[in-house]
Amino acid sequence: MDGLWMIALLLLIPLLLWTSSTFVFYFKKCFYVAWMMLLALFAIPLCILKSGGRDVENMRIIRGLVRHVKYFLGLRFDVSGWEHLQTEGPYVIISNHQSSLDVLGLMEILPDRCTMIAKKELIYAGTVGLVCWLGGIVFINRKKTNDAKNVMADAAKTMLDDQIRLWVFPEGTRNQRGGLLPFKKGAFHLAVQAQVPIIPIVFSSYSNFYLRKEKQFNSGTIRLKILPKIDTKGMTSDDISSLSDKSFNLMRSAFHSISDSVTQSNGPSRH
Ligand SMILES: CCCCCCCCCCCCCC(=O)SCCNC(=O)CCNC(=O)[C@H](O)C(C)(C)COP(=O)(O)OP(=O)(O)OC[C@H]1O[C@@H](n2cnc3c(N)ncnc32)[C@H](O)[C@@H]1OP(=O)(O)O
Ligand SMILES: CCCCCCCC/C=C\CCCCCCCC(=O)OC[C@@H](O)COP(=O)(O)O
Repeated sequence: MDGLWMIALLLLIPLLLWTSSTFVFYFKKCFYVAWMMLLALFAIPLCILKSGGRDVENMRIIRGLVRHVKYFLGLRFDVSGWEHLQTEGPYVIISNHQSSLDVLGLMEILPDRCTMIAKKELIYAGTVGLVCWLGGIVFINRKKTNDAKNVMADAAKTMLDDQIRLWVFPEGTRNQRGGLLPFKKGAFHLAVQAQVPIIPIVFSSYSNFYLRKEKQFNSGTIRLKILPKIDTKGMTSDDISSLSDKSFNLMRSAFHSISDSVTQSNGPSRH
């Protein structure tokens, strides 16, 4: 009889753990980091074999390797506005930034020859940091505004010389408090300096499946809305504020409209 109780208990513990949403939260988070680290370990030799070092073309390999990760985490992406990405030549993509999970949506729609602007601390993230470097990510020091501006001015030249597209998170940091944080100006200076269009992309709110404070990480659908490009031809540094305000307003209203529809289709949102 004792043995039977023991077996029942041994079966019950994993079941209890599995059904505990806190356990699922930590499990999915740890899995995500560990799996991305492992994928990056695979990506490193592939990138080096393909291009011999740091090259935006490596993003094709990274994109291909990351695309299945959503299935493990129970996430779906519902993308609209694909036609707006059919723009020739270089452009700047701007999007809102809620979590490191954004990388999954980014890789879902990443155009060819597109890399990112990221904080310099990311380069120290082990194998992931090395892969970011190999993928041509431009690292900026957010604490030294002048250095960051110089790096971004160089990036504007490289974009044109090497026909590269850049993805910038204009909020400058992650934000899960709903809505969008006020935009920093770097992305807009970049687009105006290079005289290339801006393509805004909005991720719907994660708050209906991912709640950091409440330790919940359920399955869910993320809507990605690609908005029409905004031309910057003929603009100068005097136009930066209005360009930033216009982009912010367009993205904020898109965020609210796609987040409301996600909330309705996935059940009530818990804020
Ligand atoms: C297998 C494994 C796969 C792994 C894959 C991994 C994928 C990884 C994905 C990675 C995802 C990683 C995601 C991440 O890491 S997100 C974090 C990093 N990204 C950013 O921070 C980008 C956005 N930041 C900015 O744009 C900021 O503006 C910077 C940092 C540049 C300055 O910050 P600051 O706090 O100072 O902000 P401010 O905007 O109020 O500017 C102040 C003044 O400077 C003027 N100014 C600004 N910029 C320029 C310029 N360029 N030329 C000339 N002037 C410029 C501006 O007009 C203003 O002047 P005024 O107008 O008031 O007179
Ligand atoms: C040996 C070092 C171990 C370091 C562990 C870090 C592991 C990260 C590993 C896997 C996650 C995969 C995706 C990584 C991309 C993360 C991009 C990101 O979201 O960076 C945060 C930055 O946008 C804003 O940062 P802050 O909100 O200002 O802070």
